[in-house]
Amino acid sequence: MPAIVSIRNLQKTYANGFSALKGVNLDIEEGEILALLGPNGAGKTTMISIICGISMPTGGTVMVGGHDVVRDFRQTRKLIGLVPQELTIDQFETVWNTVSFSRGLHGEKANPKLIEQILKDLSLWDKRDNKLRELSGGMKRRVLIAKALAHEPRILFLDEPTAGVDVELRRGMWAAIDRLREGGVTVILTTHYIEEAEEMADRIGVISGGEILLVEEKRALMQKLGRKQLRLELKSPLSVLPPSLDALQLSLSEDGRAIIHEYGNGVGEGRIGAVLAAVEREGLSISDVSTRQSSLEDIFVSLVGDRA
Ligand SMILES: Nc1ncnc2c1ncn2[C@@H]1O[C@H](COP(=O)(O)OP(=O)(O)OP(=O)(O)O)[C@@H](O)[C@H]1O
Repeated sequence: MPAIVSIRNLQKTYANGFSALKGVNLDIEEGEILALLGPNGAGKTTMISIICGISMPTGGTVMVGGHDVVRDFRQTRKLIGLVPQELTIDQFETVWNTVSFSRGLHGEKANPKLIEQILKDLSLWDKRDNKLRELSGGMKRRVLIAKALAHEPRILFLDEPTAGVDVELRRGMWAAIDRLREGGVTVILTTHYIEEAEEMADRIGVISGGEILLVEEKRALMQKLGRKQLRLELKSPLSVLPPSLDALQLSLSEDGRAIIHEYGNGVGEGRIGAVLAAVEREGLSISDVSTRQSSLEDIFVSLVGDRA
């Protein structure tokens, strides 16, 4: 499938000489949800601003729907909806007007049926006649999404869509974003909530220090980098591992109350039976057994941490 957004050797050096993007290459496929993860200052907002034509690159190219974002700004902007991090809305306007005007600003003819559908999808229909200042923070965020969708973009950028939003509402927003994807919209979201990326994204991109460290299918990433851990809780703590267990490359937890077997990624796999047998032979009593798979968070911390 051809990429709907194609980024080549993208660079951004700010006027003060700071290099925020150092040659980014990235293809975003039509219809996918891509989550961009990165620590503060990684360059996520800078990249999105350039794709959306708000900021100029100092090197490289970005093509959106086959058009260059600098040369063909009008065509590319029409294809894009942007939900910014900051709340930039007129507090005294009603929900209905805010969203309808946004469609007009993009030069599209009025379409009340469409606006109705968008407000219903985002659970804002009941609030259509309310002024924005009468809404909660989470509702205002959904108004920003509705605004960004009013001109029927094919690509939606969400910069930290759920920052500061409570857990229940966050789940509601995820459901709304999922419905958009079902409708064929390509979604790119930046987030600090790893759980959000884990829950929603088809692919994950990790960006740090102005560079893309990796872009992978979420499942492949978790399989490739994920490690598993078998933990055997001991009835009586040990101060050191018996030599026979040491030979199996097991480790002892810091408090001496658990024996740990790490496996996965082709290392230490298929040894669980041998581990249990060895523990039995040593006459150690086990009070509990648990397994754990490393999360996206572990993977992210190890990737970004390695660079720090
Ligand atoms: N106008 C500017 N002039 C100089 N440096 C800037 C400017 N805007 C951003 N930067 C710097 O560029 C880097 C990337 O910023 P950016 O806002 O793209 O990061 P981010 O990944 O979106 O971070 P966050 O997660 O905190 O929103 C930061 O070090 C920031 O200080």
